[in-house]
Amino acid sequence: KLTILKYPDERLRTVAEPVTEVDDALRKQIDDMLETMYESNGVGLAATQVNFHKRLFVADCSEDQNEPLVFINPEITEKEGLFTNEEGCLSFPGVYAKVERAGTITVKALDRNGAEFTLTTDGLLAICIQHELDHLNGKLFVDYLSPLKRDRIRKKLEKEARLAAAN
Ligand SMILES: O=C(O)C[C@@H](Cc1ccccc1)[C@H](O)SCc1ccccc1
Ligand SMILES: [Zn+2]
Repeated sequence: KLTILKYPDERLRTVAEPVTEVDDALRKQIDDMLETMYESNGVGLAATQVNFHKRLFVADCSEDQNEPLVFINPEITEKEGLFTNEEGCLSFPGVYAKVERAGTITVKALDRNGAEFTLTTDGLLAICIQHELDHLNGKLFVDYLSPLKRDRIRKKLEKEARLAAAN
């Protein structure tokens, strides 16, 4: 449905603007993002990744992939503990790297109807929320790696993009 920007696309470095109006147009964007996330077998997707530079992301970490969550103008208000997890990213196909993040977080956001809610969570959803919020600030999970590792990943993805273009 929507095209996901792939690293090293510079647009992934854009800092998203706050959402000012939760209207039907935004809800259409949200539904398109959910469809794209499910289609890509992701458990999260940030608006930045689909070149829509507003502060919103979607997530679904449930077993049956039937519990869609929407976070508009999200803010992490509390962080606790540390948790290292092997992360992937839909903007880095086939790339996985260990990233240390907070184990438990409290996030405040607006839902798809513009109502404010607060959620305290841990596990994969806590990791996903931190990963997606980074996207809205133009931060990518490879930024937590050494410059050497990051450069290797960039070269690998650029080579794959060249090969794909040639075929
Ligand atoms: O590219 C994205 O932002 C979506 C990521 C979100 C994510 C990354 C790391 C850990 C949790 C969530 C994709 O969902 S990557 C695919 C994936 C699928 C299942 C579990 C972990 C990662
Ligand atoms: Zn990502």
